[in-house]
Amino acid sequence: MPLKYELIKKDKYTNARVGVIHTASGDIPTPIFMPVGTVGTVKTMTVDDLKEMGAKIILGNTYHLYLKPGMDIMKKAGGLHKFMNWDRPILTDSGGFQVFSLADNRKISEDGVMFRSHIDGSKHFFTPEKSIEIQNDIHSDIMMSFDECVDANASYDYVKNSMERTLRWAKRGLDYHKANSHPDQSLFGIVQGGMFKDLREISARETVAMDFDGYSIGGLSVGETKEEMIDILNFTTPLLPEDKPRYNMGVGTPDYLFESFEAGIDMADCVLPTRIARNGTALTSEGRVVIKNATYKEDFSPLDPECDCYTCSNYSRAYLRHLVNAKEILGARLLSYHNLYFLLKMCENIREAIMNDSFLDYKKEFYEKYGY
Ligand SMILES: O=c1[nH]cnc2cc3nc(NCc4cccs4)[nH]c3cc12
Repeated sequence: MPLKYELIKKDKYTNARVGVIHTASGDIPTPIFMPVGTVGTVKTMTVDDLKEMGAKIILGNTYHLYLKPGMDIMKKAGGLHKFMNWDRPILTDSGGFQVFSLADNRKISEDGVMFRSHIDGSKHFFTPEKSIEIQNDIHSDIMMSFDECVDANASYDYVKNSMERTLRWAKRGLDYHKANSHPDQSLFGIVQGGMFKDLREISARETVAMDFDGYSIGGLSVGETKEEMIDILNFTTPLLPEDKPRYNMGVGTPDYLFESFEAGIDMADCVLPTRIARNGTALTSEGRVVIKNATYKEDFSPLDPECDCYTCSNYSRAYLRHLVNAKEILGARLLSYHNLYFLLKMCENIREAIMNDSFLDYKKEFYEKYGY
């Protein structure tokens, strides 16, 4: 059976809501942050680390997995869950975004996108059907439709034509999914339309009319201002059905997560926590800590005084600074663990706040302490 969304509680003062997404691979409490495991690993984390920190679902990227290790190995492994020994839900992006943001000299047509691998320059052709086929080989629990994510300053005409093609691609992918995917696999439609509300409304209405298992808001967190993101988010989210999950793609920083959940979004993902960890930056209850700063040279206190994660319970800022300065892999690992834990714990606190009709109080308290 495809996923079922169970709405549990709506916040009294905002559009925020608590729910559970029931999937064949397990239940997902929402609102939820989804760690990104691009090529079948959330960088430096074992699956036990992920379970210990409370990760309920992780992402895999169709584009990356298709190129390496490739679908031959993926199929022989019996899919990504078995390959990486992760027995909880996996959501996969459809490859469209990565083709446009990573591949070389890509050529877009009505049928699909021709591109060259950013790894070895080999030539490939993705279509909406091919994208679903690859996500089936991965055994993805929640699949994304093949779409074009246009950048924030694309012209109205380009966005209109692209959005209309993305709708045609969505229908093709849905038809292929109905005929070829396993009944336990779910498929989301992706709403595009750039920064233009009339195009967003058409995209939302036409995508919802195709009756997907859930809906993503695409084309955001691609360089637009925070005000633009919030404006489009608050306009688009209410156009999506209440009884299905809503996913804001590529989000993000704590404030973007708060704004998304306040608008009624249930799911979000971003490479941010592990990416900034590898550069020596931590998210803490008192804001970002750039651990390389000399300030922390003799600071033997925990990274985040309010965090009970493995990193904060066992190591000091001085030690973490030493590891990062010495370019020790353990530094990246301990900061990645903490950053992911921080966002997952924040989501748990948000769920609790919504249950008590105190989402806005928690947001205010978090923002003041974080320094927003
Ligand atoms: O419209 C989209 N369609 C399918 N995948 C996406 C992923 C996305 N990720 C971001 N932002 C986060 C980023 C990650 C790396 C560069 S930007 N925005 C995104 C938009 C889309």
